[in-house]
Amino acid sequence: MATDFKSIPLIDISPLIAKCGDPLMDKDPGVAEVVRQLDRACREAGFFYVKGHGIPDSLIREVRTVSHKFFGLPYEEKLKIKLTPAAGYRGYQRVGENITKGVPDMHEAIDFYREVKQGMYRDLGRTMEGCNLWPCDPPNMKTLMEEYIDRCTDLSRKIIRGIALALGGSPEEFEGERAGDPFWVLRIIGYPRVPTANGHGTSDNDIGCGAHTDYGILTLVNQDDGITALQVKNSSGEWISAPPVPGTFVCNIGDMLKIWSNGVYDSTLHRVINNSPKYRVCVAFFYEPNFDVGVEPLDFCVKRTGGAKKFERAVYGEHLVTKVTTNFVM
Ligand SMILES: N=C(N)NCCCC[C@H](N)C(=O)O
Ligand SMILES: O=C(O)CCC(=O)C(=O)O
Ligand SMILES: [Fe+2]
Repeated sequence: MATDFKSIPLIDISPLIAKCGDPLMDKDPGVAEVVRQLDRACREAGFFYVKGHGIPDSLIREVRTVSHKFFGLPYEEKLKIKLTPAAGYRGYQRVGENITKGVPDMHEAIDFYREVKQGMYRDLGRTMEGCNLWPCDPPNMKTLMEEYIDRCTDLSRKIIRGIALALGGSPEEFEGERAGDPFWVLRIIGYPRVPTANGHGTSDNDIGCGAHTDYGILTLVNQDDGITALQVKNSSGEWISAPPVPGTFVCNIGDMLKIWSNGVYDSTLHRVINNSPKYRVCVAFFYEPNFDVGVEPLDFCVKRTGGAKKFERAVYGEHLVTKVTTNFVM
């Protein structure tokens, strides 16, 4: 459970990035300090900013620029990569197509998933089978996003090694069978400006994305500069803003890490409201477990939380499929 936090902490993870491949990383004082900060942030908010992550700012910006270009195309053009169940729920969804807790969200988006080949996970993977739908325009989107996915995968793995230490495990805790072959999701999201009803406050259809938790292990959020729209719920029920901080990613914990950690870390509720006069782009990268892994509280986390398992075992792929098929009513 998150605490009564009032802001989201920022962590310089450069010592972790530098020492991540070192077998003695857990003995390094710089790494230890990052781990301490990660632990605190994950307990208190489930959200934190990272700087010193090593992904070039030019790439981070270019990814958003290309996304703006795509969303600026005529609707017919965007529909050429329309999301369908037959394409494994990959592709473009118009504003209002994604549903959160029964309410249509005021965003458009493109979903990309790690490829699932036919029969790869038998019945478990059927719903997600398919190849990503890349637009012809902008022509460099595929190359650029594939590079971005590689960099985000690598960065997420490094942060997760730090989080594994923060939980009191070994750096490899989330490798191998658990997340050594990580599934991933890239979600390019566009939030049209929402006219504020003359002082009537926020109504349901002003919500860019309704309150939800993320599904996997760790999310890396790359958001437009200059617009504050992402909000995170604290334990008093207040919505705390996560304004853009240039050069950083906003990171947050997903449902599978909540289970593994037996609730030591929680997947915190968050939502998006774009009240600004500008169209907002966010590119969210979701680092997820192995598709077919059964996730249950880790023994060392159960011990330190009093010995009782707080969560049932969940198969990640099943959790994802349940979410995806209820997000879209087709
Ligand atoms: N993979 C993630 N987290 N996708 C973000 C979508 C969150 C909203 C979705 N309708 C829901 O209710 O989950
Ligand atoms: O737009 C954002 O800042 C966050 C989006 C988000 O929470 C999500 O897609 O899961
Ligand atoms: Fe989210």
